[in-house]
Amino acid sequence: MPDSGLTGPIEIPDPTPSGEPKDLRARLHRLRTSAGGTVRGLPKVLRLTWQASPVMTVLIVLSTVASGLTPTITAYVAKLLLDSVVAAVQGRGSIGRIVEITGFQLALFTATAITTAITNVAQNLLQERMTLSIRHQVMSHAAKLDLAFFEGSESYDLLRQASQEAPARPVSMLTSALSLVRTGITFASMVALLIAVSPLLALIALLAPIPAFISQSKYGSRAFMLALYISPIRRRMDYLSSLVTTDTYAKETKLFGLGNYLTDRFLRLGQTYYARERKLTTKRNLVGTAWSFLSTAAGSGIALYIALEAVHGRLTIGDLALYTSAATAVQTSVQGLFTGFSGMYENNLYLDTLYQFLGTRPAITAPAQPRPLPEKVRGHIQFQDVSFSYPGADEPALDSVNFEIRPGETVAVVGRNGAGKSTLIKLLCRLYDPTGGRILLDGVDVREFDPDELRARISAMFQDYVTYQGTAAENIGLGQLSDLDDRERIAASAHRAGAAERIERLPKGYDSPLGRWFDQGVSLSGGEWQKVALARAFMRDAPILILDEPTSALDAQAEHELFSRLRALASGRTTLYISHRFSTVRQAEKIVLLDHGKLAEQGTHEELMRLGGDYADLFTLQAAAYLDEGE
Ligand SMILES: Nc1ncnc2c1ncn2[C@@H]1O[C@H](COP(=O)(O)OP(=O)(O)OP(=O)(O)O)[C@@H](O)[C@H]1O
Repeated sequence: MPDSGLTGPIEIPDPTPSGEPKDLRARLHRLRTSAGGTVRGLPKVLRLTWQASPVMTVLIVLSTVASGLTPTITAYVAKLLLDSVVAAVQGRGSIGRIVEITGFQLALFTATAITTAITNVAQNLLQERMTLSIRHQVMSHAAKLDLAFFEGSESYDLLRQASQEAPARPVSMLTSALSLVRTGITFASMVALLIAVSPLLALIALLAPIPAFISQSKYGSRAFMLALYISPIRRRMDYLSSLVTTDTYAKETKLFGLGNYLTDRFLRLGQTYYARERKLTTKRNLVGTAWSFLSTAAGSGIALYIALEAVHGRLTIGDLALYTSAATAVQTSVQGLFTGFSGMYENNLYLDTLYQFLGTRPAITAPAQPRPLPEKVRGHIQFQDVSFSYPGADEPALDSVNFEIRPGETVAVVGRNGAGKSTLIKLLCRLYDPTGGRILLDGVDVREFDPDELRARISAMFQDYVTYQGTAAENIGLGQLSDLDDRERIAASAHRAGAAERIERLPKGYDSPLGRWFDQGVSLSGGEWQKVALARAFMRDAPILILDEPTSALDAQAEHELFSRLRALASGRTTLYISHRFSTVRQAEKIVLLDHGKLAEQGTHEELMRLGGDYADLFTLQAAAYLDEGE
């Protein structure tokens, strides 16, 4: 069954892990584990928020602790006020005392309002800083990761979760944790008051929240699991949407009449996703409310008991007011406690994916003591028994490949589609490491060098080169960041690649924006873009030049001109290029033919023609096609 999302069934696997024991012990165990994990997650969150803004973090913590005490103090002051009013009515108290207490009450209300305002400001600002800080961390970590990470779909999901879901989570987690602390303070102080009335009532108040708490944590983890399962669905939805809304796809979408089909699929995927989400959200809230009814009932019981005690004269009117607000506060704080905790639990699960992403170590790193590259690299390259299999692939992409490129030599790599040519280049640039054998540069295994330093000695143009949404000068200058402003060098590179003439004809020359994402840019043809990408590769004065099908989009004349210039460009550099055009391949000093990952033939054009093998066959096939047309 195809799994691309373009065809086939639309379904989301059930997020409940099957076979999970459901008895109370197992549930308590899960609760303990998740509580433990959540609590352990807190220091990490504090570190993240601290990194984002120490001032805001301190402000939030302080204002939270302060606001935790205010309900209890407010309730107590209200009791004092009532008692002093009753005393004054009965002629036992003074007006001065009442004024004193109301004055204190005013101060308390003002302080509460200020604390709330500070909390809100700090929370909003911290959220902004946090989003920026996490996106920055995700970006800079992604910049360090290997190509292999980006080429796997699971890691793609991880990256998506980390960059889109995670930024809001730490502040949310901190807020949940702090509201937990705040409600904890309110709860404890109120429970202390209740214990003074009746320890039994205090116990009821303590036990009541547990069922609601368990149900919340269960649904919290389900929501997270659902989000995990939904991530690939959302990715497919994004892809379908981009097929219809992006300029590069629009042509085919229209020509093949795919618009309605893709839109319909998008909608069906979205509906499946929505139905699941709705089921979970409704169930979570209904069940949650049912359980929290226990807590509500306990609160009302307490209220009734205290009212009856006041009727019997065992409590003052002030006590009644105090205990009524205590009962309400306990009830709300009970709710607050479990929503706070389940919120933390859920956020922590999301944050785990962020930590998992940030904890992914690149496999290709510099050795502890990297060997410095010599000032002048000769460019002597040896592939010794090099084998390579892509992760999860059944067949090796390269199988015991042995060949040598002498310093300054120009080598062409040929072979049928999928023979392993591009893979060879990826290994040479150390975008992947061989699974067997080794690659030597000037006699040293390339793994002994710092990969960044090694790559700085290589100019390369890949088959799927990038078309940057920037000016012509930027598109070329990015090949050597340090010379981004060096117009002379940029123009010289453009000349070498044959791109200069077109760029000079653009309305603003080298300052013309290419591509149409931002400014009013110019659209280049496929071949013109390829020349710009080539110019970018030529920006670097590197001893090794690698070109993967550099002329695939060029017209015959442009190709001929490029190769005449390439001879001059390649002089003094080791050059390796891949091409399917035998007219250009034959000019190389050495030709290497790959077949199903194995090195099948190597030699000069003449040698390989004399050999009469695969190369000679392919060459003759292409030449014959040209000749046929000529006849
Ligand atoms: N990122 C990847 N993950 C898994 N397999 C890959 C990946 N890239 C390439 N392959 C597989 O490795 C083999 C060699 O691919 P490679 O791109 O090196 O071929 P090529 O000779 O450059 O082909 P072409 O002439 O079509 O550009 C192919 O069978 C391909 O399916």
